[in-house]
Formats: sequence, C-alpha cells, structure tokens
Amino acid sequence: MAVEDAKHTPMMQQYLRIKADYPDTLVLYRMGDFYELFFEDAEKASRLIGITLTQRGSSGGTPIKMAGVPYHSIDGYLAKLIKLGESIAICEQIGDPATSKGPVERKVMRVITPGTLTETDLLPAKSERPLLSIAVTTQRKQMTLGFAWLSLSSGALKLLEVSTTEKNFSHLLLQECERIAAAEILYTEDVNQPDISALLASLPCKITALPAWHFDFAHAKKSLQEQLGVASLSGFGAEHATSAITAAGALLRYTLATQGKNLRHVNSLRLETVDEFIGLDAVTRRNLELTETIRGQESPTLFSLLDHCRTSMGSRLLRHWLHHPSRAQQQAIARHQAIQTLIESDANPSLLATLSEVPDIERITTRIALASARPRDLAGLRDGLLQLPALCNSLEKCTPATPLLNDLLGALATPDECQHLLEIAIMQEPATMVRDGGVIAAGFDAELDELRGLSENAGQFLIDLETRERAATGIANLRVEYNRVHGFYIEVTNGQTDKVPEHYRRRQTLKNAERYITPELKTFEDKALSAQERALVREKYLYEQVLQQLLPHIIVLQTIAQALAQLDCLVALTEHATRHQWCAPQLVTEPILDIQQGRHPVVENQIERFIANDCQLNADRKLLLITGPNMGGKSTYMRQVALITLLAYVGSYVPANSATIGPIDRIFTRIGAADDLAGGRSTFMVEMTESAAILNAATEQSLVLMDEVGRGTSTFDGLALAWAIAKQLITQTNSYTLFATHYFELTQLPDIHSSAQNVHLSAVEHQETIVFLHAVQDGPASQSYGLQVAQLAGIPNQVIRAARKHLAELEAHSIQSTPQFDLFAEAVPVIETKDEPLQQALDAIDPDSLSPREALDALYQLKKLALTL
Ligand SMILES: Nc1ncnc2c1ncn2[C@@H]1O[C@H](COP(=O)(O)OP(=O)(O)OP(=O)(O)O)[C@@H](O)[C@H]1O
Repeated sequence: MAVEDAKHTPMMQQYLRIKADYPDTLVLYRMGDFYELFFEDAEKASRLIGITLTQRGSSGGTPIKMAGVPYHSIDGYLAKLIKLGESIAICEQIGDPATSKGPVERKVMRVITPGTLTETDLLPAKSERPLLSIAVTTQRKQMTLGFAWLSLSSGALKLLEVSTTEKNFSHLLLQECERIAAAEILYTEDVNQPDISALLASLPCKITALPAWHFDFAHAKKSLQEQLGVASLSGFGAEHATSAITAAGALLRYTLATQGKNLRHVNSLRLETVDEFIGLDAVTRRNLELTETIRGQESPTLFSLLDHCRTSMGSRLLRHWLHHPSRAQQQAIARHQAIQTLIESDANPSLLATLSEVPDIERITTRIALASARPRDLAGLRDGLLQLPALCNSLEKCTPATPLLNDLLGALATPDECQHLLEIAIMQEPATMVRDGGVIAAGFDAELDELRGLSENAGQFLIDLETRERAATGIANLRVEYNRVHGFYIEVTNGQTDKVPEHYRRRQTLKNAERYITPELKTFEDKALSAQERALVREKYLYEQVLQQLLPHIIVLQTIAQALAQLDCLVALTEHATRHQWCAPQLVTEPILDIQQGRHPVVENQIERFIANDCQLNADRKLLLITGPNMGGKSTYMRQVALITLLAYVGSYVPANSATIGPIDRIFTRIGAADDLAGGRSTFMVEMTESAAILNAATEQSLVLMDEVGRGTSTFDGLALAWAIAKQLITQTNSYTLFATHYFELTQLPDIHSSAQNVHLSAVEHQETIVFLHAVQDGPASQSYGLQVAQLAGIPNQVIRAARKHLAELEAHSIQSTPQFDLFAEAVPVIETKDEPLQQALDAIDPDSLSPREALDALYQLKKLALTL
C-alpha cells in the first residue's frame, strides 16, 4: 500500500508511514484510550490472541481492518504476544491534540522484542532471557564465530569468540546457542558467509536477520567503547575478539533502537573463553536434566531440587551456576569453604528469613536505569536495602570467615545516600502508577505539600470562610459552596442581599438567591481547582527527578544485587546439603574420580530407600564396563557419577560420603536414544552422531557416559560398533568412561585392556521373579534377566513362555557356532577347538628335515585338512 497515496485519510497516511519502518513488527498505534492495530497486523493479532477484528470505513479504497486493546490493560496483551515470539512497536501520541492540525503527531517510543524485555510481567522470574548476536568470519578453511549476548534485564553483556573448522562449525554453533539459551538471536544473511539461518531455525527462539552493515567492525568497536565509557577494550581483555565485537555492535544498535533510550546499566563486559567452563554439550545438558527434564518439564530436575533460593536473583544465578561449572577449581573450592562455614555457624535460618524480604533488586536497578521503574519498585528497593544490615550482621557472626563470605560482606554494605533518598522521597505504600498520584512522600517537596494541602484542606478552608463571612456580614444563612459549572461562590438568599458588602461580586442570579465571589475566594478557587492537577504534574516531575538522582547509584546497586544473588545461592546449597547429609567434595590435581557411597541427588529424593554406590576411577582404571539387568540401576548410577562431578565443580556439596575429584574438562553423555524425527534423524543416526561428537572431542580429563551404544542397529553391527567405540575410549581418548551395555561379549574387554574393569548392578531371582539390589559390584553380570523384567512389566505369560523356549534354542545354537567371537578375532586371542587338527598337523612338520618334494606334499595335505574343517 503506497504511503503517499492521496486517497488515504491523513491519519492512515501517518500510520502507513510509521508501519513502513516496522514491516515485521506489530505496530500498536495509540488512539485516545486504545492502542489500535490495522490491516494485516490486526488480522494477525486477532488470530494470535483472540481480540475482536472489526472493520471501519475504508482508506485508499481498502476496507480498514482494525483491532484494539485498551491502553490500561496493554501489559496482559503484550505478555501474550511476546510469549508467541512476536515483536511489538508501541506508537504513542506525542503532539498536543488541542493544537494539532490534522492527526496528532505520533512516534514509536519503544519496540518490545522477546530478547529485550525488562518488565516484570513479561519476564520469567527465575531465568534470564538474553538477546544474542552472532557474527561469522571465514578465512580459508578456518572459521571464527563471534557471540555477544546481553541480558537487558540485568545489564550483563558477554562476549565469546571461537575458532573452528568447517566440520565442527554447526556443532559448536548450536552448542553455544543452547548454552546461552537466548530468547532472540540476531544474525545477518551475508552472501559471503555460511548460511546459518537453517541451523538457527532449529532453536526455540525468535530469529531476527539484520542487514550486513549492522555488522561492521569499526563501528561496532566505537559504539561498544562509547557504551562502556572506555577508550579501549583491552581492560576487558577483549580487544582482539574481532568477531565478537562485531556481533556486539549489531546487538547494541538493535537494543538501543528498541529501547529508544540509553542503556545506563550496561557498563561492563565479560569475555568468556571456550575452555573456561566444563564443556557440556546440548545433549548432555538435557540428559543430565539440569534445569529441564528430558520431557521438557521444569521438575524434577537438579535445579528444581536445589532451588531453595529466597530471591529470584538467586534462582537465576543458581540456574546459571548449574550450566557453567568452572574448570578452574578455586571458584568451586571457595564456595565449598563458604558452605562449610555457613553450616558450622548455623547461619542459615536467619539468612533465609532475611533474604525472603529482599525483592528483585537486579531487575529494579535495570528499570531505574531505563527510567521505567514504577513506584512500587522503588519502595521495594528501599525495603530490600533495609535488610542489608541484618544480612551483614549474620555474616559477621560466621566463623571461620572465608574469602568469599568476606567479599560478600564487603559488597553488602548499605548505600546510605541512595537509601536515604528512597526513604525521604517515596511513600510507605505508594500507588501503582505515578499518574494516579500518592507516590512522593510528604515532606519531600514543599510545593507538592502545599498543593496537596490545598486540595485536601479545601473543606476546612470553606467552613472557616463561611463562619468568618457570616460574622462579618451578619447574614446567618450565608453559605459558601461549590459546583462544577460555576466553581466556588457565596450564596445569599434574596431577603439578605442588602447586607452584602461592597467587595462581593455577583456571579449568578437565581430565583431566590444571589451568588457572589470575593477576591479571597477567587484566589482560593484558582489554587484549589488546579491544585490536584498540579499536584499530579508536580509528583510526576519529582518522580522523574528521583529516578535521575538514583542513576549514579546504579553500579553499586548492581554490585549489591550480584552479592545478594550469590549469598542466596550459597544459602540454598547449604540448606540442601544439611537437609540431605551431603558432603564437601575434595577437588585435587591428580587424575582421580573417587566417590564413596554416592547417590543420585534427584532419585534419592523420590524413593524411600536409595542404595548408595562407590565409583573409583583413576589413571590406571579408566573405564567401567557396567552390566546388569534392565531396571537394575545402570543409568541411575552413571548419571549420579556425572551429577556428583558437576555439583562438585559448581561449588556445591555432593550426595556422597566422600568424593575426591581431579581435573575435569568436559562431561559427555550418550544415554538412551530418542528419535529426532523433526530433525530428520533416526534413533541410530542420533546415537552415532552423539558418539561421533564424543570420540572427536573427549580427552583424558573428560568424563564420558555411554549407555547401551549400538543397540539401535542389528546385533552384530551394534556389537561391533560398541566394541570399537569402547576400545577407542580406552586406548585413544583415555577418558574416564562409564560404559553400560547389554552385550556380554564386551565384558571380555578388561581381559585385554587393564585400564578397563567390569562392574555390574546386582539382582537376585526370588520365586521366579527378580529382585533388584541396585548395588554396584565387581565383575560382569551373570545373566541379563531380560525375560524376568519383561514379566514384571506385564508381558502375557504365553509370550514369556514362548520367549523362554526361543532363548533356549538360541543359546544352544550360539554354543555350537559362537559367531560373535569372530568379530574380535584380531583383538581376542580365542583358541578355537575346530582348528586343533590343523594345528597338530602343523606342529608335526619340521621344515628343515623336508625335501622340496615332501614339503610340497605336506602343503597339499594341510590345504586338504583345512578344507575339511
Ligand atoms: N541405587 C539405587 N537405589 C534404589 N533404587 C534405584 C537405584 N538405582 C536405580 N533405582 C531404581 O531403579 C529404576 C531403574 O533404574 P535405571 O533406569 O537406572 O535402570 P537401568 O539399569 O538403566 O535400566 P535399563 O537397562 O532398562 O535402561 C530407577 O527408576 C530407580 O527407581
């Protein structure tokens, strides 16, 4: 639709002009008390959130379809649209309707997108929704991926730059995207770049393509430096991260455009490195059910179990900690020490109680920076800051002091000036919106107090005036009154009008009375009538001033918020450790993974009697081959080892009697196969892709969990693959490996490789049924109990009987032929009885004593013998 089209009404011309700048965004166009959507936007919004689609007149020959939402209930509609992944441009009236010729001037004041939210109602309380920007540079076969991501609601800006090869590119890209878990991703469709749009489309977030010129390094560097107020990025160690800086430039431009104002709270950046954290790929995060179950639910997960946090800030940080265990052990050790002190000092009850009173200071601070903080945010901040002395007091009493607790104590000092401002400026319980008044405290501003006094004390003033005038004039029934049309007046009945003094001016004549005004009453009227309105204007102005005055405190408020979040996490971990008798793990530099009486943190919480198990791995014992019946507890055991390792590096106590763990660089899991039909990959393909990723990247410091590899294909292929993969893990990557399998043939591996060991999950048969003991014992399992488990599962008896019969036949057959052993002919020195006559014949030959003729005969005989075998 052409904007200039003169056939459009002037208002539609204005709308279409604005809409042209936001083609992919729903434009909410303010008209009086409504926000209206037009044409396709109206149809779309009506379809998405069920608002009524109407049609009013036509413009340029096209019927105008419209749908509207009342301005005061906009938040609910925004929340729904954002949840559906839409972006929304809010277009306000900025001109004065009284003086405007034609349509009032309008402007898009803010664009709300899934990745740039800061409103409480639109954001999940317990997780971050960052905006991620990706820049790719290619030089010959080498590719560099630059990531920049910003959590606008906290102000945390992070960069990461990774070099990779074409082969690993997609894996790495998706792995980092899943880790960052952005709500929205920005990228550019540059013809010179690999096309990443298809890859990104597989992620559950909004994908926004930007023009290539948004990704310009020189401009990006400049704008990043300006944003952070620095002359160089070297202070952040980021000056060489060219691709990440380029990505950050596009990110800042986009964010600034959506907010329409400065981002005062984005004042620092952190450059991450790939090797900083224990590597967890997307599959492993899912398999270990860190923050989401395999079925995509929120509980039971490691996070739902440990989240005893009292603040949303704490919950968000804990979620982050679980996904980002640092490889460097100091960080975790510092947390272990802090937890130990909190336990020994019994500080938790008082800390938990005080933390419950603390609001989300992190997000409030952001809203202050963006000047969108509401009155109750400020009251909440004030009340939250009041808790700091109590927290410090509890921390001071904790002994022995630890470096981390000391740091937190330092960061939690009350910001006196800021606290004082909030106390004197904001009412105890302010109104929700500034526009309603009742926000600024009495005594903060003399003018406001006077205006409020005027409107509130009008009644008393009028009574006093009436009394005074009656006395002065001697008119006993003189009344001072007010009506909306004529304002204030003094009414005198007709019989008394001769007593009216000179300075009374007639205002209105009625049948039985005259109404007058005096200069005093007129002055009062002017003041009183506008006092309320002026009080509201004054309050709004003062509120904005308070927000301005809070700006210099943003950095200190951010520091306090971070310290509160950390303390909340430590208190939550302490709480869990105490309730469930967890122990402090030891992180050491030797290659070891020694867990005594370990438990699965989530499963132990769900069943009555969990059987604890040990796990010992070290330089000489690197692979445990785990056998045992279905339902025996293999997967649980493997996962618990991974979770205990992860928890130890997160800085938590662990569900075990003791745990000594050396350096770990990555945790890999290949557990249970699920079809990825949407991704077009079969069960077996998924299994092999995951295994390939492990074999390509695992090192001797990696912890690898392999559950039933090879079961997705034919027995022999599967067995052969499982064998070869296990062998590779033992001889090449030399990783700490837990390898669960139903292929009994694999239990021979430890005979050939001393660093592999057999263990099994025990079970006993009792009256034709099976009892799982769930205890890990040395050696391979004696049988698989598959049929007993099937029976337990309710497979009909006749099927079980048929299976038992067939099993007996299979077993008899396999004893005769043992074909599977051929698979390992090279690896396993199996002496097969059928070769014995040949061997004997060979042994009988002494080559040195044979003539050429005899040698030839012997050879013919051997060949003949071989053919008969
Ligand atoms: N150590 C344990 N103590 C008590 N119960 C356990 C233990 N380990 C596992 N279980 C119980 O046994 C169930 C089955 O465990 P798990 O899934 O680990 O078995 P599995 O051997 O991997 O089975 P499959 O081979 O069929 O995958 C669990 O859901 C849990 O309830």
